[in-house]
Amino acid sequence: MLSLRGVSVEVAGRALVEELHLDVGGGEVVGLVGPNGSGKSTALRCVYRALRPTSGAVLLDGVDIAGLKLRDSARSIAALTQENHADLDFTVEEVVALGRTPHASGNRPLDERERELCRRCMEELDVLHLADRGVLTLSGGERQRVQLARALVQEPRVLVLDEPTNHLDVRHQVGLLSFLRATELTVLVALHDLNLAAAVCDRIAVLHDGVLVTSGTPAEVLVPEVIRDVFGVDATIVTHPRTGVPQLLFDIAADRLEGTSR
Ligand SMILES: Nc1ncnc2c1ncn2[C@@H]1O[C@H](COP(=O)(O)OP(=O)(O)OP(=O)(O)O)[C@@H](O)[C@H]1O
Repeated sequence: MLSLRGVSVEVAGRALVEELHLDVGGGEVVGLVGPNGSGKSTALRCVYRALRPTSGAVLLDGVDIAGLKLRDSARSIAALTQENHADLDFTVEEVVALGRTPHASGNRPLDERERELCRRCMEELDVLHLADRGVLTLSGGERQRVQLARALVQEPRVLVLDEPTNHLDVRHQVGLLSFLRATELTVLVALHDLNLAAAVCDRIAVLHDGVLVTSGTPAEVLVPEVIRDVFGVDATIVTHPRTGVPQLLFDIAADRLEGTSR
């Protein structure tokens, strides 16, 4: 179980995240949604320890991760972030193998099981055919998938994903979401696309100006009032005819569309 307990982040006197309480049960997929600048990435950064909360704590199975060595928490918590800069021209295979770093001692080469694990993760993320390519030559979506393969190679219990679909084409979006639905990992994922969030998340937490506005199942949270109050847009909620999850249709300039039909 991953728990954020009253996590606050303050920078230069401004609260970016305020008193955030959020639990992600073992094997659960919890989505963090909210407008630009609402504090999603800041909250996630506290979980993967790129940032120390100003107050509050992040607990993993009841243990405050601030008390763990970075290497030890990295064995349990892997992240796909917005700040995975591949500055060096490693090959895809080398980048994925870096996911084993928290488990490695010294410069020991990967053993047979680890090499097979890397191969499986590359296959799962559809990047095996790119194994020998330099990461700097990849497209945004390919690079995103390589970074996720690297995170999986870490064999974490918790996966933190910041906008994992933002470079992906629709096939790879669906592939990623299917993976998240099937995985037994504990997942905390920030998503902009509310329909993807509804399709993949057991629960959704809505942030606005750094404050948790509401949380619950997609059907509880994705209601017109919340969408209007938080995102400032009107939406019609329909139920997916096969899966039963709520899906949002946005009323884009409905008055103008009505005008054209006359
Ligand atoms: N180091 C920093 N110093 C000052 N302000 C910061 C810093 N990091 C983030 N912010 C501000 O904190 C707010 C929240 O940022 P954050 O990246 O967490 O939002 P977000 O919800 O992930 O946004 P987006 O949807 O645009 O990715 C933003 O207004 C941002 O400009």
